Amino acid sequence: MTTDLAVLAEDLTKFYGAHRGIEGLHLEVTTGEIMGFLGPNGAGKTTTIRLLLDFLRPTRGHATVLGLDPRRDKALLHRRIGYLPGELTFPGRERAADLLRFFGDARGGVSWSHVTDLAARLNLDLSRPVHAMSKGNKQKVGLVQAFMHQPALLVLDEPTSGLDPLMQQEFLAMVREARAAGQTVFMSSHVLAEVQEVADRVAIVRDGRLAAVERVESLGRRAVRTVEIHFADPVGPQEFAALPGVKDVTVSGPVLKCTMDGRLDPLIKAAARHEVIDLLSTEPDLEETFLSFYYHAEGAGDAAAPAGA
Ligand SMILES: Nc1ncnc2c1ncn2[C@@H]1O[C@H](COP(=O)(O)OP(=O)(O)OP(=O)(O)O)[C@@H](O)[C@H]1O
Repeated sequence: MTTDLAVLAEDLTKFYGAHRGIEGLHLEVTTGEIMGFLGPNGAGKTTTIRLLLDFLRPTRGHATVLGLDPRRDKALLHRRIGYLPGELTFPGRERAADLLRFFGDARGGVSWSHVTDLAARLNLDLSRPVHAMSKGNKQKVGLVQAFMHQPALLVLDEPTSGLDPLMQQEFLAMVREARAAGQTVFMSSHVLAEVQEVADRVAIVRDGRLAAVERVESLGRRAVRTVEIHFADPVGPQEFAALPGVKDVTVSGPVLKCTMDGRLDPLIKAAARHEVIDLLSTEPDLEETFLSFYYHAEGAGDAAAPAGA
């Protein structure tokens, strides 16, 4: 057993009848890292998370979480994990404070001042009954219970769902602090931008299969951006289309649009041969970057190896 892995999935597979939830997943999450788990709706993120926690049993394959077998060591594992489910249900009529005390006791006791600190940061009123709370406030209760016992591993399914932008930033700060304290974070999302800010690596799943695993900073170096250049006079597409990294060139009179993969320098130098009125370059979009990586990578099926690690 390799102890520097918080999560190891080997050929992890779940079929719902004939319907594929996730298939052949090989994934390694290193202790102390923040890994984003990304993919569109229905890609298999929640299925994977539920397999890691033994809320579902695999059709095939195996997972090791914090060095434990999720099935055999379930109770012990659940005390060491902070889990935020994708769909929160709080059936009782308790106040948030009572519910959190209950969860805390179930995990062997928590520091109550830590709970109230977390609630204050998230602007959550613990004296209110949870069942009467808005979706966003219920999500905050879910986050407090996931973080409150400072677990070795946080498994968060769509953690920012329902949070306003200010609270999303507070949440991301909590995630960074967890990493600084040596905790590991595995968080799913279908929005790449929100994990881009904090994650060390991102794994992307599509249609029940792992498509790629990449370090976030190496995605940045492979930045894809869209560029629009307005010239004083009409230009032809041919002198730009062959430049390194330039793709999808369209020219409409004096306006050229293209996508750029990599450094802008060749495009700027070619454009400078003409009179340039304006140049617009959109921020690199991680989703486009990731998809570009995914579609152009050789051996995408072997993408589970932590690139650059
Ligand atoms: N209980 C179930 N019975 C049958 N099929 C299921 C069940 N749960 C999930 N699926 C299917 O498995 C696939 C993966 O679903 P899953 O919920 O894991 O995706 P997800 O990536 O978490 O999506 P979302 O972002 O929408 O939550 C989907 O095609 C889904 O329809």
